[in-house]
Amino acid sequence: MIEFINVTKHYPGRHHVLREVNLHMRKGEMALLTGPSGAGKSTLLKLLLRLEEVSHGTLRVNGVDVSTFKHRHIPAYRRRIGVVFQDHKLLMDRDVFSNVALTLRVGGLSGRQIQSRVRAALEKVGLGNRAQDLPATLSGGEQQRVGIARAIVHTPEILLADEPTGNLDDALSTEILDLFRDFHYHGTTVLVATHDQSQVDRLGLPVFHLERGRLHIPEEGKA
Ligand SMILES: Nc1ncnc2c1ncn2[C@@H]1O[C@H](COP(=O)(O)OP(=O)(O)OP(=O)(O)O)[C@@H](O)[C@H]1O
Repeated sequence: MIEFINVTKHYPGRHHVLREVNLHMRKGEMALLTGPSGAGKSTLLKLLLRLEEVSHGTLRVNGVDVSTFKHRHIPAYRRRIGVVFQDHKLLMDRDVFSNVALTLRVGGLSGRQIQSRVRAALEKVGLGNRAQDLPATLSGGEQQRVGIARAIVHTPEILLADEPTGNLDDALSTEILDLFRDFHYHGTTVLVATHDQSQVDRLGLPVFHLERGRLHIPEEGKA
């Protein structure tokens, strides 16, 4: 369902950031994206979101070439993808409920539908009782869970995460990554960029490793 075929990316005036990347993920699969700082992990995720354009090669999602989407179709395409960042980009002056509801408000759903979807998303991330709280009153791990609830509230087919555990301790990183694995168990395709080698070893999932823009062939995990 996700296919990078000889994908190369260069930013204007720069050398190639991704070089002839070939990556295949089946629907419902979960994989980790690793590599040193500057290897191109965020760029690869941005190509998938159509936040950046492929320079050469083909990127297909569900068999459709992503570069052929007209600009007016990009928002609908992006709604099929949930994204979680390291800095969860929460609106600090809005409560947890409003932060999660934000992406649903553009979708023409009734107030009641929004209410029930947000409640369900908060339950899934273990924050069912924090809907009325402001983000500042939550721990770092709980704030990251709000970011995850916001990413999954519209039940995306694909969930992307860019260093979602970057500033969390080991125990919280384990909780967050296990949460991603739960979504994968329920059929979502999940790709997580991470620096955290101990989590990579623990999870035993397929790994795509980037080094200076080149992708190494995925290996099945050891666990
Ligand atoms: N908009 C941009 N314009 C020019 N160069 C860019 C741009 N975005 C990223 N780069 C460069 O592309 C390279 C890859 O960056 P990218 O953010 O994809 O790496 P990364 O593997 O995600 O790194 P990190 O782990 O530090 O987040 C870096 O050398 C970066 O400076």
